[in-house]
Amino acid sequence: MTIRVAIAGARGRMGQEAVHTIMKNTEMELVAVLDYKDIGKTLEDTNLFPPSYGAPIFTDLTELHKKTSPDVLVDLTSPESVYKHTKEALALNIRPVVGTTGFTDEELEELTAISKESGLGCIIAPNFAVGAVLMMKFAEQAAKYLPDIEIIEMHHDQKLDAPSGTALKTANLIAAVRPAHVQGHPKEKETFPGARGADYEGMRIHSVRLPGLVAHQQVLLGGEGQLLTIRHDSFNRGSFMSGIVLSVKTVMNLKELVYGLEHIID
Ligand SMILES: NC(=O)C1=CN([C@@H]2O[C@H](COP(=O)(O)OP(=O)(O)OC[C@H]3O[C@@H](n4cnc5c(N)ncnc54)[C@H](OP(=O)(O)O)[C@@H]3O)[C@@H](O)[C@H]2O)C=CC1
Ligand SMILES: O=C(O)C1=N[C@H](C(=O)O)C[C@H](O)C1
Repeated sequence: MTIRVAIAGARGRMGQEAVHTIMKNTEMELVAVLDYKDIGKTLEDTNLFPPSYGAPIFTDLTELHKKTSPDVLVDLTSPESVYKHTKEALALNIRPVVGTTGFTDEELEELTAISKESGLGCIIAPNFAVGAVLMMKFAEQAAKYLPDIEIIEMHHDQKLDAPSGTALKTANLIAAVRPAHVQGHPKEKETFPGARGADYEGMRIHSVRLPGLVAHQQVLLGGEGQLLTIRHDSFNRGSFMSGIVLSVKTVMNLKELVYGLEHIID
């Protein structure tokens, strides 16, 4: 069976790469694109894609669903719109595969409940790159032995959210195995606000934004006389595409929300 895929955010850095990936995949069909502004009737009108890319563009998900009946909605948009898209998709019986970051814990909890109630699969993956998933899992394992941790995430300077979804997911995995505790000197004081980064149960998260970067993270674990550094680099957005393909295929057989690619890779 061919999986009918719609993409939200097709004009973006990730969206464009995802459009090419789905178009090339013989087990999938790109049936529609969701945008929030009028950019033409089909992808071809955007001048971003070859003339053979004829997927129609909609600005309303209900209309998109009525006309093109997608099985899956891949969301690669912005922290501002992703929660609404995901909720609407679930209500329309479309399985969301979400790469967009910036969900609050409450939003994740609500979407988990909706997905479970409706028995409709949903995948929210803060990072689709397999190497990044391994970096997070290795950090989680190491945290049991070296519980003093700082996360440094580094991204291109057009990124809207900080800390990154990957850094938050890493901290979340580590926090499940590491008792919360204050790190550094108990009397430490910031003479410049923000100098010590964000505080996640005592772990510090630092966000670097610079032109030239794509997506990079290192987890520093310090112990007496030693430092373990676990690092991952995405040098291009091709690194995320196999995770998107795997998620689109897997979500078809899920009955609830899965948060993180680590739950679906073998
Ligand atoms: N999970 C993962 O592995 C990865 C996740 N990401 C995440 O994916 C998201 C997108 O990243 P990136 O491609 O770099 O960002 P871009 O800004 O390049 O792309 C986002 C696109 O979505 C469009 N858009 C914004 N709002 C809507 C909406 N309501 N409906 C439809 N389209 C919309 C934007 O249009 P306009 O610019 O006109 O506003 C833009 O074209 C981010 O949250 C990022 O963190 C990124 C890389 C990997
Ligand atoms: O905005 C990005 O580029 C990325 N966003 C995701 C995140 O916030 O972790 C995944 C990856 O780091 C690239």
